[in-house]
Parts: sequence; structure tokens; C-alpha cells
Amino acid sequence: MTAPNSVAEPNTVLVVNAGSSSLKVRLLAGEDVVDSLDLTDWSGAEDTDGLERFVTAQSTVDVVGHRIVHGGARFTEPVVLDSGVRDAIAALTELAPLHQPRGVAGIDAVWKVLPDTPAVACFDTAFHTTLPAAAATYALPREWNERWALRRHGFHGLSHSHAARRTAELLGRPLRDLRIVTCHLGAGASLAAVDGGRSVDTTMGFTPLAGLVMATRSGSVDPGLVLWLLEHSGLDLGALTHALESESGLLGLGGSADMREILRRADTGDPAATLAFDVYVHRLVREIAAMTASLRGLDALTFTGGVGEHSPRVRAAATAALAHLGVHVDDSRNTATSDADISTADAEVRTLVVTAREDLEIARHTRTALS
Ligand SMILES: Nc1ncnc2c1ncn2[C@@H]1O[C@H](COP(=O)(O)OP(=O)(O)O)[C@@H](O)[C@H]1O
Ligand SMILES: CC(=O)OP(=O)(O)O
Ligand SMILES: [Mg+2]
Repeated sequence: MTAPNSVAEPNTVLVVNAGSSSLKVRLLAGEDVVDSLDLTDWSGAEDTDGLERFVTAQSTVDVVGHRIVHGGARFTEPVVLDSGVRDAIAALTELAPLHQPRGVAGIDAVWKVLPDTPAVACFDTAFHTTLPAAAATYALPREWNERWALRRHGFHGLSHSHAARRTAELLGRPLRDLRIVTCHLGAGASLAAVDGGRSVDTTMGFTPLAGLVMATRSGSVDPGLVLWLLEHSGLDLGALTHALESESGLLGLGGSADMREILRRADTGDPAATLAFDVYVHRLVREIAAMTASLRGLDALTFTGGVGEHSPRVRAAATAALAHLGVHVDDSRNTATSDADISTADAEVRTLVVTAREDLEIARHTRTALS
């Protein structure tokens, strides 16, 4: 694996987005999706036949763009892949155990089929390198922060940055004038406070385990609770990690990782599912308000990701609790499932739905990195 020279006007981009619960592959010609592959419950390296077949079937791939969740302290912008970069990405596995191995599996599988096609890694963390020190710094011993490069990295940056740009387009206002809270609610979930196009705060941290309640992740818990469990629960580090990453969140509280199933069960009066929904929304509301504090105000609130795009009930429940900030959603507009302004006509703060298009963001960065 060696880094290639630049490619003249790379038009056809193969985008590989390996998330914690899914694999989304898009072949883009310009901004048009000409072919796609979606796998839910994709397990990564043991399961690359489908991806390899899809890539083999494409007659034209000029360049490849991969979503990589963790860039660590080293990768703060898109980087052309070679074997050294690939290994450095793999070395960050401990910091994102649900994601990093899948990202590397995607790189390896595509490289096997297209060994001579240039590829670029685009990082979820890159968008958040603009966090001010006050937002990025943990109140830990200073020497630790320095020695281990501990800081809040934040994730879902490719989605937050697309959602913010698209919000400005839909509102017909310059991005530089807007304070936007973008809510990426998928299997993983995070918020970003985007001020004039720059991320100034976010709910995830050193790892994608922090912040909101997620499909299977706990989100933030008291660090003292984790220490207490380590001492008293009888669980070893591996078991505790697995519980917090894969057995908590909506699944742990309500018995399903899928918000649709949580809502179905809640509607039949299932108290566990009802509590799971209530905790999810409580944390979402609280963190949206926290992001508006970091922005010193709010112009637009944007929902994206599987839950954000497709659950009017989550949006209605969250926004109903934010009326004091000027957020007001129109019930009939709230049925939207793709790019739309769903606010009431006179709402001070605009509320929007934006389809998550990490693929467009990755394609843009990939073309730029290679031209
Ligand atoms: N109609 C819907 N109502 C509520 N949740 C939905 C709906 N459709 C999809 N979802 C949720 O979206 C989640 C997947 O989001 P998505 O952003 O596609 O995932 P990923 O994080 O893997 O990219 C699933 O957990 C599912 O519960
Ligand atoms: C960073 C992260 O949580 O990603 P996903 O939502 O794809 O799991
Ligand atoms: Mg996702």
C-alpha cells in the first residue's frame, strides 16, 4: 500500500461509511448516487463478501473515501491512505471499539479489490478540532492531559458539518451568521453546537461513549459509578466495557435498540420501554439546552440521523420541552422525513429535518485531498 499521486478531477467516488450498526456504501458521480449498498447488523472483518462483490461489480471508481470514526490526536483532516496510515487508524481501536475495526475492515476489503485506486480517510473527529480549549479540556491532572493527549474529540463530525451547511441553505441565510445545534440521532447519537460553521461544543468526548442515550451505549454516566462497578460488580474490564457499549442505552433500559420498537412497546403500556423513551428525551432536551448555552443563543435546531429524520415523536417530545428557547414545531410539518423546515411560521428559532449525507461530505473531502 503506497500513497498515490494526485488524480485528475476524480469524479466517481466510492464512499464507505462503516458505523456501529450498519455499513452504507455509495457510488457517487458528482453528487448523484449511482449505486448503493446498505447492510444493517454488519459485523466487520468477518463479513466483507458483500462489500467486495459490490466493489468488484463497479466499472468505474476513480477514488475511494472512507469514514473513519476516530482520528485521535494525529489526524485532524482527511488523509490519503497508505499502509502506515491504515495501521495508525487500527491502533486507535481501544478508543472506539465498536467503530474502528469496522472502518479498517472497510479499508482492507476495498483495497483488496481495488489495490491501485487512491483512497482517503475522512474522520468523524476532524470537524471538532475547532472546539475552544474550555470545551475540549477535561479537568484532570494537567500532566495526564499532556502525556496521553486527553481531550474531548467529538464524533459524527461529517454528519454535523453537512447538517449545518444544509440548514443554512434551506434557510437561505449565510452559515457564518447562524448558531445551530445539530442533533445526529442514529444508533450512535451526539449533538454539536455550530457557531458560524465551526463546532464549538459537542456531547461526545474522548470516545463515542459519552453524551446522549444511544441505541446500545449508555452515554455519560457518573465516572464514580464506573469506578464503583469496577470495584464491586465482579465484572472485569472487558465485561464492563461490553455492558456500557453494547448492552446499555435503549436496549438496556427498554429491551430493544430500535427506537421504533421502543415506541411500539411504550404504546402497549410497557413501563420499561416508556422509561427508556423518557430518559432518552430527557437527556436530549438537557443537552440541547447545554449546547445553546455554549452558543450564547440559538437560531436553528436541526435533526438528522435515523431517529432524527424518521421519528416525529422524538422531535415533538424534545421540542415541546424547549418552547422557552423559542423553539416551536408545527405538528403537520413535523411529519417530514427529509430536508424541511418544520417550525411554526412565527417561531423565533427554526427547527429543521436534514437527511444525513455523510457520503456527500466524504466525497467532497476525498476529491479535495486528491486533486
Ligand atoms: N421511523 C422511525 N422511527 C424511529 N426510529 C427510527 C425510524 N427509522 C429508523 N429509526 C432508527 O434509526 C436508527 C438507525 O439510524 P442510522 O442513522 O441509520 O444508524 P447508524 O448510526 O448505524 O448510521 C435505528 O436504531 C432505528 O431505531
Ligand atoms: C460515532 C458514532 O457513534 O457513530 P455511529 O452512530 O455510526 O455508531
Ligand atoms: Mg451513522
